[in-house]
Amino acid sequence: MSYATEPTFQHGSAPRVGVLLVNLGTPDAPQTDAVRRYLAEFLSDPRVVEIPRALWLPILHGIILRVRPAKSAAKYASVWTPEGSPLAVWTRKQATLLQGYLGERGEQVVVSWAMRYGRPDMAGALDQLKQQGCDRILVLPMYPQYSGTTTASVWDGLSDWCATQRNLPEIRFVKQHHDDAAYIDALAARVTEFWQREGRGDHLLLSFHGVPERTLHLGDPYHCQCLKTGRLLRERLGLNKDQMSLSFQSRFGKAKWLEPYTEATLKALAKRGVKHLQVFCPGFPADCLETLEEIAIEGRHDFLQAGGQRYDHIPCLNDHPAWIRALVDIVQRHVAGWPTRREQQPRPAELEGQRLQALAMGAKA
Ligand SMILES: C=CC1=C(C)c2cc3[nH]c(cc4nc(cc5[nH]c(cc1n2)c(C)c5CCC(=O)O)C(CCC(=O)O)=C4C)c(C)c3C=C
Ligand SMILES: [Fe+2]
Ligand SMILES: [Fe+2]
Repeated sequence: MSYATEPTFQHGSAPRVGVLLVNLGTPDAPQTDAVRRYLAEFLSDPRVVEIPRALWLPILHGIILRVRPAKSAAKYASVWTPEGSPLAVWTRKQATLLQGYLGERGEQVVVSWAMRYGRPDMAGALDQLKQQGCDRILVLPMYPQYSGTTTASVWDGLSDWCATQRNLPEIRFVKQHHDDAAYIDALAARVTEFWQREGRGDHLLLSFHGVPERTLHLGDPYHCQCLKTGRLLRERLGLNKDQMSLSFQSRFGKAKWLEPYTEATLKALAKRGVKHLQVFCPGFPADCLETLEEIAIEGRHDFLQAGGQRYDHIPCLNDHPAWIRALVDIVQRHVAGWPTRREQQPRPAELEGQRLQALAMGAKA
């Protein structure tokens, strides 16, 4: 094992603080080969599919990676933008805005972004932060609700990179922010602004990404955190329990996942007489395949087919100012005590030496 060669140690250089936003990952292009490469990396992660490798890898390579990439590529093609995959476009924009908002608050940090699977990869982004002089790094997974399948995998990516480093930075990691007041405020702002513009539907459905149900019984707090986010948002919007429901989408494989499933819920709501349904995805801070295709396209089809009359997909938080402010709050809380304020920047050692000497001589430094 050899460790990375470090930049020559600079005496007196002011250390900086880096913030790394990490999202799930997305293919480089809406094409079968690119989607196959992405899915191969994603679905080989034992955090994501907890089946013994000897059983799972033949299924993954022999069946799933032969069939799924072409189908998924067609779905990606339906939501792809001129700048790329929506998930990457929004995550990059969030990082740029966060850098700007933090700067306005006098916080001197370097904000970057990466993907757990695919590109830009975590190791490259962490290397770049180090090259920019960051010896303190805050890693912020873009998952408000903690899950072993997602958040813990970001930790694994971080720890893989650490294992290659000689001179480790100081590291902090945001585990979750499902009940953060500013996050709930941002969700409520997104929904109320939508209502002001488009009118209010008969019912609001909150759809979260699902996970296998057994993870709940094995102690994963994800389900409870989704329910808590849902309750806090409902209370913040002043809705009663009959006016809002919560469901889980994107089931993968044959095992039982968290219920109720979104698809079944959409159909049941239409059958129950809901005419105008609005669907919102609080667990996805950025619009992506799962919200723009599965919810906005497939979900609409399912609801209207089952007898519903009007269906709205409320966009995710994306670049909403209240969300970027929430990110600022989360970052400020987690970098507390690190030198991020302009006036707090440690002086280079030589300058500090001269200042102390001048003080000792009775002069004003
Ligand atoms: C919001 C949190 C997410 C959890 C929890 C999660 C768990 C999870 N996902 C899969 C399988 C797939 N997910 C896919 C896409 C996808 N998943 C999330 C987020 C969570 N996943 C996002 C943001 C996206 C969109 C990516 C994009 O490029 O826009 C896909 C790929 C698409 C497809 O082929 O359908 C798969 C597969 C599992 C198995 C899992 C938990 C065990
Ligand atoms: Fe997923
Ligand atoms: Fe999906």
